[in-house]
Amino acid sequence: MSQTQYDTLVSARWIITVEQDGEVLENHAIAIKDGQIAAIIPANQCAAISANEKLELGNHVLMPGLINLHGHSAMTLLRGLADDKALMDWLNNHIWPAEGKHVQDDFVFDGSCLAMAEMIRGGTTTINDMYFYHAAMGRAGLASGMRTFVGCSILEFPTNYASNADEYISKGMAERSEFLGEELITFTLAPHAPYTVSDATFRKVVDLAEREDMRIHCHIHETADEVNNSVKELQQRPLARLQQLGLLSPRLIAAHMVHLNAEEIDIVARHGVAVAHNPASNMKLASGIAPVQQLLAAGVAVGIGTDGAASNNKLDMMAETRLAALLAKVGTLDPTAVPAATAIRMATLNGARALGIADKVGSVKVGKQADLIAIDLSALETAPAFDPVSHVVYAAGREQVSHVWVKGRCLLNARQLQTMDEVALKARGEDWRNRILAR
Ligand SMILES: CSC[C@H]1O[C@@H](n2cnc3c(O)ncnc32)[C@H](O)[C@@H]1O
Ligand SMILES: [Zn+2]
Repeated sequence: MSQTQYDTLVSARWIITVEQDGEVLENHAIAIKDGQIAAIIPANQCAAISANEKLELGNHVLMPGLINLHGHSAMTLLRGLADDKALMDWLNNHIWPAEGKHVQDDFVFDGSCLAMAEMIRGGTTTINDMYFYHAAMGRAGLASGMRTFVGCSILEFPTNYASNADEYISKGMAERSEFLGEELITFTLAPHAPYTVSDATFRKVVDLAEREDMRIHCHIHETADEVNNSVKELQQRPLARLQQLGLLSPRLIAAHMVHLNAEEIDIVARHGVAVAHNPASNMKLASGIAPVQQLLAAGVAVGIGTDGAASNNKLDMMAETRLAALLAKVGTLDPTAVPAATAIRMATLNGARALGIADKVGSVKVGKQADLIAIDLSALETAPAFDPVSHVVYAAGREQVSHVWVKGRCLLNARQLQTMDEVALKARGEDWRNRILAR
């Protein structure tokens, strides 16, 4: 019988599978063929295996790629423009005026490329985004090789991109049609928030999502003001309104969900809504602490996101995963809340569940696509290594991510970007800085 010829065989001291919480395989290799995890093999059997490329990584962890469940990639170009503000001051008085001056197709392409390079260097393989000029975002996704969920933004008010909700929808859907054959690019519908989208538009979004089988991505219950204003103006909390409008379903990825009572947590769980937790953005905008432990206990798929670089100001999923574990402990005064293995599951498999791709990615399992990362734990900062699960969450940093693969394609090799030109990206960022300062 002829022996299988694998494309890549990568061995490491540890594999965190995420198949079961905390499961670690020691001294194993992952064999990749045609973009898939074809086999998981004990390292002592690797000599007999045929592969086009054999990579022996030593003191590294191999694990599923990180899934950034909520972002606005192009906002890298607005990083640091307005810090230390509350959400509505930040949006109304700083970010929306800046977006009105600068956001066009080329802004979105350049900002998204910069974001994707940063995310790849930090071990992120999938981004669930929402912004404007979606074809530019899709092109950035293709250029980077990342698995990209492009959210078609929908608001009632005009921006450079569109003048009313119907136009946002029709332009977004037209841009989506350019990418229908691209396996790594998926469009979602992204009504911005309950305070910027009307009932009629939410109803259209629900119908369209069902007809086209699309995910819905929306900021919900981000601040106490959002909830209180809705009660004042509509005599209803936003989540109750969205429930009435038919928005609550497994299609929905609700970003933030900071201010929830016990009844709302139950409703979210019963409707199968997924939640994107954004610890750094919630802390920086002083939005609050999301009830992550309670949501997880209710069975909700809680993933982790960075939000945009203008409110974070990093796109660092390893830092975000650490913050998710730490903030849960502060929020509940319970040191056992969100242990390291749970935080890793949130950043990987839960994100995949939220996006409806857990059959394809999110854990190291034969038959899944090879969206994988390697983290080098041989640094002084991670010595000694008793438990790789603990180190990945609490001790290692994104600078220790050495390799990244999406569907078996290497996007980062020994910290070198393979699909993007780091020098050119920095130069484009600097061009934008000069343009923004000049306007
Ligand atoms: C329509 S999606 C893009 C839109 O959202 C704005 N935005 C970025 N971060 C947040 C946030 O945390 N809450 C609400 N809105 C946010 C962004 O600036 C774009 O205008
Ligand atoms: Zn956001």
